Amino acid sequence: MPLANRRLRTALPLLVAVVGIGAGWALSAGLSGYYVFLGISALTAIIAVLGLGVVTGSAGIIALSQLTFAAIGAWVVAWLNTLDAPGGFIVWLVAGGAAAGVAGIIIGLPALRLRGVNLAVVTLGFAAAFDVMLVQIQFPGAADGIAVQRPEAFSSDREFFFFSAIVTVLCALAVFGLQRSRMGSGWKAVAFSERGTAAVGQSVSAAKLSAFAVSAALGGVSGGLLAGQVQLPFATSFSPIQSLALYILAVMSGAYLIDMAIFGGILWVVVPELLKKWGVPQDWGFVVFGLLGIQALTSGSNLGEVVRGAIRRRSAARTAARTAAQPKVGTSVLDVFAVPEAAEPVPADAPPVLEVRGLGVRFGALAALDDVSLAVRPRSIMGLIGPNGAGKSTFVDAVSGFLPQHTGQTLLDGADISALSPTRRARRGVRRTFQQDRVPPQLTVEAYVRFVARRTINHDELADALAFLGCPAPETPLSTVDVGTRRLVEVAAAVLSGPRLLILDEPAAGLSHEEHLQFGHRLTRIPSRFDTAIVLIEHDLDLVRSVCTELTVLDFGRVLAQGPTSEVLDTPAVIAAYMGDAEISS
Ligand SMILES: Nc1ncnc2c1ncn2[C@@H]1O[C@H](COP(=O)(O)OP(=O)(O)OP(=O)(O)O)[C@@H](O)[C@H]1O
Repeated sequence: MPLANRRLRTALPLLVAVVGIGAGWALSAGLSGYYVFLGISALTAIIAVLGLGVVTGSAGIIALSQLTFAAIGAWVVAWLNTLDAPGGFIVWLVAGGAAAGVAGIIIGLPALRLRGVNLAVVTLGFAAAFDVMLVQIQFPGAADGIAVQRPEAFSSDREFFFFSAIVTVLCALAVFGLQRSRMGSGWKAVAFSERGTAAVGQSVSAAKLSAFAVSAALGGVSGGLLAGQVQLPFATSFSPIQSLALYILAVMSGAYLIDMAIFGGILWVVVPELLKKWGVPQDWGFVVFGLLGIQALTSGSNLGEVVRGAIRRRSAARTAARTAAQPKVGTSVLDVFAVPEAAEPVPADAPPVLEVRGLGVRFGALAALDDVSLAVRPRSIMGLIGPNGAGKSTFVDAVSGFLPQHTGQTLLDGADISALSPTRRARRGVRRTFQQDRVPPQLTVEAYVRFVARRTINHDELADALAFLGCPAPETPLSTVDVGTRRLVEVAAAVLSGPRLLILDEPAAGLSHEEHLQFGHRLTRIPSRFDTAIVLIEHDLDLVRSVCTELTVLDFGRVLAQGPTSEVLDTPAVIAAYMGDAEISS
């Protein structure tokens, strides 16, 4: 992407924010009194939905207590108001957001162990319990009719609308920035695969708790604003059933997309208003949201994705038509790749990068691995092959830390890493890819690679490495590429993390024959170029023969043969294990 385009992409959110604040000012001056009030309600709803977009939309966690966090924010604002605490409304609002954020972390703790329906029950239970308590204790100052003091410069409804618009824009900017940060990539990664997230060195707990904290803090800010709007907040505004409806609205609209969160917040106000206008009781609004939610949950998509998908398809069709009209240039990326090869050869007596001693894994009575030992030399490619069920994936899981109950030792550069978690091993330089797709489709290629790499990579280095491995351009959304290509991106990202050891579990699965060959050719150049050792699990023996310097063959969890590739592949026992006795006798 040209530099000017990248600058524009950076400046665009700020430009939109300025336009948003301008629109807020214009609406505050132009709307009539009742619509100003509705407008403030919509803005507070937008902030709450933005929060749900983080925890539910991005991190994929069911959280049904958003308005409880709003109630906490409103309670803190009302309480500080009764104390006439220094700093005034703006400081109280920040305090309300912070208190809700802390509550979010506490409620998020069960999320580290619970998933799905169980977590939904916990969050809904929390909302119900807090609601009962709120009805009992009421908001501070409510009994004495102490109204929440708005900021001096924004005391009228119109001015408070403008203030709310500024707060909403700031919240949206913060969410936009966080979604594109490492933290945001962690949310999306954890939503797609917790194992995949841990394998790239990201703490799953930190990702989940940060999503809860940010979401709840936004809920708190939303509630604090609502306290300023109504000035005498009541428990009925924060009931569990409303939290449930808001959740459904967020899921249905696709609230992790900022524009859809805004749309959702507006809908939250518009639907009941329309029902009122048509003489239908406003509670029917929950039924409308429920039906929209059922539609979204059963289709597995949301409004935002549907609209974006349609736009992407149209633009892809236009690009395809343009490309077809242009003459083809026949240069291979292998010819243009500019990063120099690593120069120094590895001495023959260099200590191994990975040493596995007597590795054993049992699943009940089954010995999936039994006394497996091997050593991988620096900048070498060791193949790990064996028939289905031989124990290859179990080996990868054990070495990368996903099977802590194994026996034996794993040493990386001579240091024992047997007791380390997958996250810690990944940070030490053991990176792996998976047989199953673990690449979160919500990210772009660039965001995924940066998230996995855990280091600063300049744009040219990124683009070069992607081109080298035959990956799509950095700005390509991962949701638009096929599984085979996603595997290549997974490999590229792991390579760019600069690992000491890279374990590739059938990385070429899903590629065409042509791509398979090209991938093998590229793979042979990775160890010296990126100074890494590779363990390759692969069923295609042609690929193994062409890229692996050494080979370990597993059969029924034991090492059947080990040594230089061509020698091992010619061993009768290996041929028997792979192709059956018929092959040997013929
Ligand atoms: N979680 C588990 N619980 C029980 N048995 C398991 C588990 N995971 C693997 N196994 C068993 O352990 C053995 C080794 O499985 P593993 O997946 O490591 O083999 P593999 O060589 O990777 O096979 P494939 O080439 O099909 O991927 C198999 O018999 C498998 O059924």
